Amino acid sequence: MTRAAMAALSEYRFQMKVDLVLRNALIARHPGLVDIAIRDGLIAEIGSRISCEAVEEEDLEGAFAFPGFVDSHIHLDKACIMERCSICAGTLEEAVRETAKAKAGFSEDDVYKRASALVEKAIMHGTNRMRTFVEIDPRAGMRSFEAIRRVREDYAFAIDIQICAFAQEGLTHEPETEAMLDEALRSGADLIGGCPYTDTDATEHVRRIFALARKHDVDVDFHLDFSLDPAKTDLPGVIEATRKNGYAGRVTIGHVTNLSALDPAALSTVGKKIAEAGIALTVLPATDLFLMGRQYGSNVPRGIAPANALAALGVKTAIATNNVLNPFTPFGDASLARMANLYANVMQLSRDADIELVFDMVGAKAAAVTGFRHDLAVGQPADIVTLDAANPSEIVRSSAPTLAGWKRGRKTFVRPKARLL
Ligand SMILES: Nc1ccnc(=O)[nH]1
Repeated sequence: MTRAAMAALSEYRFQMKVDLVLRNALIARHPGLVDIAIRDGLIAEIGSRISCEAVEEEDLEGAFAFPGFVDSHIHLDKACIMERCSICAGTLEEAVRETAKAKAGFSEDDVYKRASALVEKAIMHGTNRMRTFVEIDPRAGMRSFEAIRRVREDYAFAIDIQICAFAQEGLTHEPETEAMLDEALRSGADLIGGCPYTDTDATEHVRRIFALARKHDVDVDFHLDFSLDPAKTDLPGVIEATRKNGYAGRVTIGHVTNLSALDPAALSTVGKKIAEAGIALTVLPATDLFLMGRQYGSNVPRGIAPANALAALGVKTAIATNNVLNPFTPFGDASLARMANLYANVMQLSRDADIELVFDMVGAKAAAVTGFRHDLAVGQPADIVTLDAANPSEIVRSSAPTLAGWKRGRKTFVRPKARLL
């Protein structure tokens, strides 16, 4: 054997064996193109021109790769019911009322079909982790919950789903709901969700939600303060309950649209209190824009809590989908690139640093809010989504389309790039 042949053979022998190598990706905080090697569902190596023996190899041709979008707040159970509801006023009260009527007619199969169709859309838009709320009360029974549990199982190959057992229509005036939530938490719900403003006794609602959370040792996610009136607030009670129950880091609040009505000094005071309490915030731009400010004939306020300003005050923040095609939001497709774009545009952002923060609020920061892992690093699960863009700011600015996704090293979808013919 020649010396050259021996050298080639020894190099071959020492080559790392992997299942898949993705070549020529752009990733955050890394100049130039990199390869990502994957073995047994985990990232084995990240580097330029990795030399390895791969069962499969794919050229990403300079696409941006990251661990995927995280939808920290979505309602799969009541999505896509436009034809069953009428929207006249476009207010929160109407949305709750119309959805309650429709919900009484939901069957498990109906919820499963609508939710799984939306989950498939979310997956193809690059979302591989989500927290879904599921309404559990005398109207929905346990049917929506049973359906969403099946969805979680059937799509586990592509997406990790947390189920939040949610008391949308209050608790204290409908005593059956409490026992039903308890049952859901015993049979697979991951956390509990409250909505103090729909309860006749908001303080007692918050107390009971925390009692159930502690009983099952689960996190809490409240729908909170859905108005433009800062004086109308359940936030101080939630902050106090978080402290008393030792729940710092385990509570999220969603919407809190009245934060959009505070002047910068007041926002700074409230924001610091939220941060100090260890409470995270999810902002839901599509719903908040649709439902807020109906009382205004002109100069209609946007009604979106300023997530960037709150993040600067130390609040853990996320931006999420909320509702899709129902009386809360008669729009939507579960695309978080599009939602990030909507938020950034409405909030009048322009600088790269601000836009990159928005990208993190549908990715790394949304993962931090919901407690999911989210790390493109050696030894971590190979959860990877690629998009047709060079960097996070371009993704948000252009609402860039996804190209492909892998979950634990398994390819879960492709969305081939459009081509002009
Ligand atoms: N109370 C709620 C506000 C917004 N969206 C919902 O689904 N629920």
